[in-house]
Amino acid sequence: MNALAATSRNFKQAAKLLRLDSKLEKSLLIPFREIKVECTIPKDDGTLASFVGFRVQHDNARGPMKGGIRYHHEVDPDEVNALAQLMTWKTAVANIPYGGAKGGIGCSPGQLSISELERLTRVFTQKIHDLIGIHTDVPAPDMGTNSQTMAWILDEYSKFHGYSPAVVTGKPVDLGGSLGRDAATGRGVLFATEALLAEYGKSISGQRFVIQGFGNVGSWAAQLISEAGGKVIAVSDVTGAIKNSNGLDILKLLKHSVENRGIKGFNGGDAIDPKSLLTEDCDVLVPAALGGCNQQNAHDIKAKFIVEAANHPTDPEADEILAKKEVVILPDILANSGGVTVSYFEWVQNIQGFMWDENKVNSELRNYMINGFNDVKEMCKTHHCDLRMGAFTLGVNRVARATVLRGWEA
Ligand SMILES: NC(=O)C1=CN([C@@H]2O[C@H](COP(=O)(O)OP(=O)(O)OC[C@H]3O[C@@H](n4cnc5c(N)ncnc54)[C@H](O)[C@@H]3O)[C@@H](O)[C@H]2O)C=CC1
Ligand SMILES: O=C(O)CCC(=O)C(=O)O
Repeated sequence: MNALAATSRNFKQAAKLLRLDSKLEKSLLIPFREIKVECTIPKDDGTLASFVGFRVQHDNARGPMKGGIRYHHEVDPDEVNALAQLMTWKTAVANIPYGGAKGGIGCSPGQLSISELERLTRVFTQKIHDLIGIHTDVPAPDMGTNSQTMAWILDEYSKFHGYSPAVVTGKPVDLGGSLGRDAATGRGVLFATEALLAEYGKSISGQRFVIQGFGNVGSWAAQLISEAGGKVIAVSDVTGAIKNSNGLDILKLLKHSVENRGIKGFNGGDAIDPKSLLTEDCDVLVPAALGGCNQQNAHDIKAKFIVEAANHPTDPEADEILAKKEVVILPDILANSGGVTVSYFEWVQNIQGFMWDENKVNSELRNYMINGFNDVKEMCKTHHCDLRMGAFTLGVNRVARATVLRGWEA
């Protein structure tokens, strides 16, 4: 099942539990606007290269649409649609005043030079600048993009609309970015995992973690989990996978990864087959890359908890198998909502023209993550469902209420 079919299936299950009016259900599912643009740039060698860019604006009932921009060779319209829809439910679960959107360009960022990436980002921005904005749609980083990408979008957008730092979040701090945004998704994963484990009388300390993906989200999650006393025993990225049953030295791994553009060759553990990473014996599995948990490997997953730092890492077929095995899954729209939550703080700071210190950012983030977790738990009690359906019913219900309050008519 592709990402859009899976996300829509979860939405429909939530709509059923909420006994949503069928016309409202249909209207909530259909995206507000789908944008597809051709981005042609001169490459460094003088030849031309063409890429397709997407921005799907899913829903704006609760506020400006919000979501990252992904640069990856597998970006396709269905995937961007699914991710945009997930953003709508995620911002509602986090209870921040936004709707949902997502963008992407089908490209391999590792094979483009910095100046090619800059040209591509500027052309993409030129094509969509009229359709994004501080109070309409606010992009941010996702896989394959970072604060530099946001700086180029800010600069290009500002040529058309005047200096507008709040048009993107996840910017460099020197351009109005928020302290703590870089670490925010990983830190949110830490707070959500603490809350989840506490329900089972456990804490981070002493638990064995396996983390798939060592980019922004995976590396910050690894660092913070390890600082909190968790033992990160295996990590993978696109270059390979590494294991040390006594716990990897995450700071050394991070240094190696920066210097070598990947974790391959790290001498503080044994290289393992990346395909076996998800089925390693551990307490908590943290997918923080692309998809991963599927029908083929779900039977062999040994973790007791899965914390979805990535978006949509678990296929619905795997969900069912894992539920039968009593594996507890903390769903993406709750687990990784720390990133967009601090993006919200950044937007607020830009609009107020007042910068928060990092302690304030992190302590507010903790409040939002704990509130989100507790609100999801309440929905689980009300609807006798698992955490994924608890999160979906919470998000969908908030968006449905806002839609009706604004005067929705069939
Ligand atoms: N950056 C953010 O603030 C947020 C990101 N996410 C999600 O978290 C996930 C990771 O995003 P970022 O860390 O920002 O991306 P990133 O581009 O910084 O890092 C991605 C990491 O995944 C690794 N990777 C790629 N393919 C892999 C594979 N097949 N097996 C193992 N590792 C692989 C890469 O080598 C890299 O280490 C994505 O699903 C993204 O949508 C969710 C919420 C916010
Ligand atoms: O920070 C943001 O606005 C969005 C981050 C994102 O793309 C996500 O949560 O999946």
